[in-house]
Parts: sequence; C-alpha cells; structure tokens
Amino acid sequence: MNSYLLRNVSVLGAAPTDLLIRDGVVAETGAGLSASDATVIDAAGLVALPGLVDLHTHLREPGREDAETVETGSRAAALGGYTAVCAMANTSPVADTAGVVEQVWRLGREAGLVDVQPIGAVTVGLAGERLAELGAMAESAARVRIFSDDGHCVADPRLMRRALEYVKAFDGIIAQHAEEPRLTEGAQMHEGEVSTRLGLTGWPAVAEEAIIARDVLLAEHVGSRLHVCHVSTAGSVEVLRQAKARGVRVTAEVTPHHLLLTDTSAETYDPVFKVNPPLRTASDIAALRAALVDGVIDIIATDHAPHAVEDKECEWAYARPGMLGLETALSIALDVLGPEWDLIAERMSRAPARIAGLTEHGHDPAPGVPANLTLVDPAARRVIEPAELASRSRNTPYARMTLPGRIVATFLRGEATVLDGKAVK
Ligand SMILES: NC(=O)N[C@@H](CC(=O)O)C(=O)O
Repeated sequence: MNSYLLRNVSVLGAAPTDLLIRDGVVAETGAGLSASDATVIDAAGLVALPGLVDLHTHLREPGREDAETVETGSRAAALGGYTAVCAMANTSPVADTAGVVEQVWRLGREAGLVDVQPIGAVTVGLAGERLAELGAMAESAARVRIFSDDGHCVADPRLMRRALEYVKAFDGIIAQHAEEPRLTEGAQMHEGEVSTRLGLTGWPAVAEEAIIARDVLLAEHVGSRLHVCHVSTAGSVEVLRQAKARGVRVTAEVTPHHLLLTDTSAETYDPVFKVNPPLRTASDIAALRAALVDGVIDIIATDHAPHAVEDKECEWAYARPGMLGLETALSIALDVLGPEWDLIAERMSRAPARIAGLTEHGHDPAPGVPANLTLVDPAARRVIEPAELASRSRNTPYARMTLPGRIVATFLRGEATVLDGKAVK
C-alpha cells in the first residue's frame, strides 16, 4: 500500500498540520512529521474534509451504459471528492432483486474508485404494485439498507405502510420520491407565474408536500425510518420541521441545484434545466438554505442523473428530467454556504454516512480513522466545461459558469483515487 504525507494541511479549516496516511488509515497528525516511504503532497492552503458521501446517485448500469457506467460514475464521484455513493435502483433491469444489487455492488468493487452501495427498489419493476424482495436484497452481499423507487413515487399508501413495516425489522429506510402522480400528470416545470407565461404544464408544490405529510404520518404510526429525497419547496420544509419536532424518524435531502437555480431557467427552453422535482422559486431556495443550516434538512445529495445527448438535446417536452451533480456539488455547497467546513462535512459526509450506515465513511481526518478523505483548494475558481467532465454524459446545468473550489485529491482507504485534480485510474 502507498503512504502519503500531507504537509501543512488544514483539517476542516483548523491551523495547518502534517497528516500521514499509511496502511489505509490516518496514521498520525502533527507538526514536522517525516516518513521516508511516503509520497509528499504540499497541501498548504488546502482543506481536508472527510470523503463526501452521496445518498442519491444514478449510475445507469445495468441498461443505459451509454449514459453512465458504474465505473464512469465512480470516477466522476472521486473527482467530486466523494468516497462513497448510494446507487439508485431505476436501472434496466431494475435493482429489485438480490442478483441485480449484487451486480452493481460487484461492479463498484471492480472499479475501486468509491464505495458503491446499491439502493434496492421498493416495488417490483418500480411499478408501485407489489413489494420487491426487500429481505433478499438486505441479506445479499450488497447488504441493502435503503430502498427507493426514485423516479417514481410509492403512491399507494397501503404499499408504503407495508414497506415501512417490512424494513423496520432490520432498521432499513424507505427513501421516498415525493410526487403525487395525479397532481403532476403531464407536468413539465414548477407550477407558477413562469409556467403560466411559458405555457408549460405545471408541477405544483403541493404534489410534493402532500406526499411528505402523508409519509411522515405513516412513518410515525409504524415507528419506521423515512428518508425524503430531493426536497424542493418551502412548504415541504415546514411539514418536515413539524414532524421532526414530534420525534418522527425522518431525514431529508436537498440537491445542489435546488439550492441555486430557479424556475426562470426554463425561460431558455434549454432542457438541461428540466429536472424532477422541478427548479422552484427564489423563496423556496431561501427556505431550503435556511433548513440546511438549521438541520431540518439533514444532507445535500446530488441526484446525479446522467442522460444521453438524444434524451436531453431535444424539445423540452420530450427531454428526460435530470442533471449531473457529482463533479460540481462541493463547489455549489461552497458557493451557497461559504467556507463553513464543519457544516459542509456534516451535510455532505458525516450525516449521509450515518443515515446509510456506511461506518467506514464520514469520519473527520484524525489518527486511527479510515483514510477516506478529500483535499479541497477553496481559493481556486474553475470554469465548468461539459466536455471535460468524467461523467459519460454532458447534461450539467453549470456549463461555462465559474464556480469556487477545486478537488485536488481524494483518498479511498488510504489509496489516492484523485491526485493533482486528476483521476488516478
Ligand atoms: N431527478 C431526475 O430528474 N431524474 C431522475 C429520476 C427522477 O427523480 O425523476 C433520473 O433517474 O433521471
């Protein structure tokens, strides 16, 4: 195994120190360390964070390897500072059996760039009719703990209740894509003043809020763990705030794009801005940012949703929803939150690792912890060039924007996956 000596690194913004990575762990920290066998990295001005953990990544394999593979998505993740990602189940075939989740898990191990933790489908084929083999997926080599039909809502309340009851036995989580389907039929963007002006069918905020309200009551009734995917409205924040105050076991995520972009992006008719749930309004963004700071929203998750060119560069109504996220998430967090390193570490690493039960991840770099960490240059600014992204797809909404921060290096169990801002393999 390789050893690395980081010279003058700032751990979460603290005074510079040296940090030695050896045998897969952080071996030592302190001033003036020496290690003749180690590769020395001048980390002056760089900040070390626990490796980021993404609870919501679409890797597209099996089935749409033209849009992303486990390997290309893993590389994009490592370049974004991630050491673990949870892979959503809406692949083809759907990850609704032990066989498919084990395949994804094995592909992640082979790529060896981040830990890939598969999420299992809640219902067979994401069809919302029958529960998938949740127990078999939990007992498989992939040890699935989070189940989600993401891309689709588990709309049937009886099925949702049974899913929550089922996973309680092994402290599993149901991660809900909150979208009341009858309220979003034909929807193209956020329902509001802009959709009216553009003549596009609206996706009302209440379609999300109504499902979250129902699900927190179901989770409370059953005593199970609920996670709410990509929260996008101020009203959802209020429902979550009340549920958490009552002690409901609910956690919630917000995406980088819902913290930054508004429905006015649709005025360009550029489908790169089409996403589910849709981009909302400036007042929603303000509520989401405040909830991220006060903890009503637990984590930032990317909802990295790669799509092939033909699925995005077409008429708005025919384009698939979704945008890339892994390679830009930390920059957006820095832009939105500022250099609040402890908050960033909590929302992008420790809390998602805790929720997903990824015990090797989410530890602040300190002697004895697994060396899953990332090095950020907070002073760097970079222009996002879609062609330069490691993802196999190009659908970033930040094309040609200048964003703060750059990932200089990422380490997975002590081995570099990224060095000098480039993927090692
Ligand atoms: N978030 C998205 O806009 N797209 C997701 C699934 C989904 O949530 O619709 C995808 O898989 O592409």
